[in-house]
Amino acid sequence: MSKTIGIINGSLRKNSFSGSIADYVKNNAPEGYAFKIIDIGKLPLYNQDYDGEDLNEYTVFRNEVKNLDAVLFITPEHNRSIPAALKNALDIGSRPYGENVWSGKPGAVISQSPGGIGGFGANHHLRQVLAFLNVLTLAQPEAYIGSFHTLIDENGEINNEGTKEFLNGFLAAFAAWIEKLS
Ligand SMILES: Cc1cc2nc3c(=O)[nH]c(=O)nc-3n(C[C@H](O)[C@H](O)[C@H](O)COP(=O)(O)O)c2cc1C
Repeated sequence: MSKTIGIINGSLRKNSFSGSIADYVKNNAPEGYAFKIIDIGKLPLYNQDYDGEDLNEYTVFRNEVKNLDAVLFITPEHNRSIPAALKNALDIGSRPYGENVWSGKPGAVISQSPGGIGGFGANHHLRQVLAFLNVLTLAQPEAYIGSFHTLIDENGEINNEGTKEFLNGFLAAFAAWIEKLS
């Protein structure tokens, strides 16, 4: 049976660069894996007051994450950190206290930017949060994809062969990491 890896896109932007990577990943899944986009765009802002209540949007999201075999985060950098929507989703999944749905999941991080350092700041802020949430994050290869706007065609599809090769290798390493932890 194939394993399901959730993709969490840190960007809410239509036609986002992170979404271009997500599309490539979905269409080039290693054998035995299926990728599924987990939407974080409509989640209400996390509020601890709702921990004791069954707020539908939170419950649906938490259950979606619970059912995943692994999680791949693809994100832009916002002011040298992760976008607020992504932090919101991480916080929602982490609570109520003692019911962290991220815990023990194999994970991996890809950051991208039109800038030269490929969202390094976001990538490492995210890794810090994931360590606390007990996500077992792939260490190597790291994925900081810089100058992203030069790697896609007019439809937003990745058309740079080196980037495709890198992503294929990254996905193979992630699949091997998931198998190791299974
Ligand atoms: C609020 C905001 C802050 C940003 N801060 C950074 C930054 O610190 N470093 C960076 O490289 N790019 C920064 N950018 C540019 C985005 O990271 C860049 O446009 C990204 O590739 C867009 O990805 P997306 O299409 O998936 O949203 C920022 C963009 C926004 C909207």
